[in-house]
Amino acid sequence: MKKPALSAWSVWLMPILNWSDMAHSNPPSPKTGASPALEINQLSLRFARQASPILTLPFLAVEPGTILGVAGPSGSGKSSLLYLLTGLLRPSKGSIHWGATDLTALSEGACDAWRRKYVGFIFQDFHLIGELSPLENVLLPAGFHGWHTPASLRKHAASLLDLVGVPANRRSVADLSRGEQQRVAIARALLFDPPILLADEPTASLDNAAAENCADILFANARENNRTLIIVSHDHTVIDRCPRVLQFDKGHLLTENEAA
Ligand SMILES: Nc1ncnc2c1ncn2[C@@H]1O[C@H](COP(=O)(O)OP(=O)(O)OP(=O)(O)O)[C@@H](O)[C@H]1O
Repeated sequence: MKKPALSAWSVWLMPILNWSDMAHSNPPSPKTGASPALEINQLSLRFARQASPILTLPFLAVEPGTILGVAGPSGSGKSSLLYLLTGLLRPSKGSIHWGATDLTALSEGACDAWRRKYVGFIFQDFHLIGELSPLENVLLPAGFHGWHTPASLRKHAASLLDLVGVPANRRSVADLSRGEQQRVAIARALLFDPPILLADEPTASLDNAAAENCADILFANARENNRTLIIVSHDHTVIDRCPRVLQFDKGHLLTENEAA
């Protein structure tokens, strides 16, 4: 596998894809822990030079293994909520507990380590590396060990690409359609079977059939393995399948619906 030069993308991707352990000699182990419960209290996010918070959430409790939909108009704070839940953004006020861990109390390094253990993230903009192949992109969470990944992990990555319907052997993801790129991002988030999977508009670039297939994969993975899935979506075919849905507007929780 060719090794790309460190460039602008790597600075951003390294903490997100958990490359902070790249100095270690062994590949990171699969994220085999149980899904922790989530509890949020008095959460508020306000960016510098803004008069009021862009997101407030007084309280939220989510049991392990929950499939939670997050809906709302553009700009209502959905992506910001996902970033807060992973420690990629720090709140201005409030606490975010995953199990016994208060994410807001962790140092950057401890937060990276926590994320490495628990989280898979499907980004709205995918954050793939254009010059690498689909397989190489799926293997990115293995960090620079990706250049020397065990055959079993490469096989697993190829099977995930097969599951989402993208050929593993295409030369670079830059040559893929947006829908294919989105599916590579989905496969990458599943590589280490994360106890917590956060998905930001995971079907936005997919046609109906591909969207249904990918939603099936995400929902089945959560149900069969008792994984927590928090899924932001404008797609009603996705949101309508979520047993519990938070509806945001202008940074506030407007309604919460739970299937009987
Ligand atoms: N770094 C930032 N600095 C200042 N404002 C920001 C920043 N990031 C997001 N915002 C603002 O916060 C608000 C919520 O943004 P966010 O991306 O969370 O919304 P969203 O509901 O996910 O929108 P979309 O559905 O369009 O993705 C928006 O008004 C956005 O402009």
